[in-house]
Amino acid sequence: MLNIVIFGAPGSGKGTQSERIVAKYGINHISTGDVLRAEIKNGTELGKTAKGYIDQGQLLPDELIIDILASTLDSFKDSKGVIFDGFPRTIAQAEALKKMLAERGQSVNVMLDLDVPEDELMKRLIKRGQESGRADDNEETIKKRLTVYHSQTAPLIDWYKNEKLYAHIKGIGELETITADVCKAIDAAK
Ligand SMILES: Nc1ncnc2c1ncn2[C@@H]1O[C@H](COP(=O)(O)OP(=O)(O)O)[C@@H](O)[C@H]1O
Ligand SMILES: [Mg+2]
Repeated sequence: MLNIVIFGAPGSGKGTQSERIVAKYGINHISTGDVLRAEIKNGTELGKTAKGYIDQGQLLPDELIIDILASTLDSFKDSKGVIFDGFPRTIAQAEALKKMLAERGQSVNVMLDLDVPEDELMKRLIKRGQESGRADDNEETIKKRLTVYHSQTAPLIDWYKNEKLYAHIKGIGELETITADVCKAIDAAK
């Protein structure tokens, strides 16, 4: 089993690198953001709840997102492993993930921290907002998301360092170089 946490601020390239990891290692991908956007698109109750938080640039309550994660995990059959993208985003979520995997006789192999300077994040997200029309990629909401990232999510860096699972990845430069660094860190953790 290969369980990877792909971590980083909004706009750090988690989704892009996840696609490449999935292609190379044949593991499943869970993007909590993608799951929530699908719920919104389908107009479900969960989607309605999620929209309220996402439009404000806030995180969903831990219990809610942990439940979603557990059921997605259970839906994978004969899985070779999972890349967790957009989860965990709080210490409570990291603790829940550890417990959830332990109950299945598994653990996280590595946490990849895609490190990107703030001005570059801003540029990428504004561009994504213009191109894809993602509702939370507007300047005001991006600023809120970055604040939430610093206060609630960035503490996970020390949490994973303490677990000896942390790998720093320079998240700017050529896409191919970043992917090569990502794969090197994964292969070292296998
Ligand atoms: N693990 C999570 N905990 C709480 N809220 C989440 C989580 N994952 C996604 N969300 C909600 O969905 C939004 C979009 O998530 P995502 O697409 O992962 O953003 P990005 O890729 O820009 O970091 C977040 O701003 C948040 O409101
Ligand atoms: Mg993403």
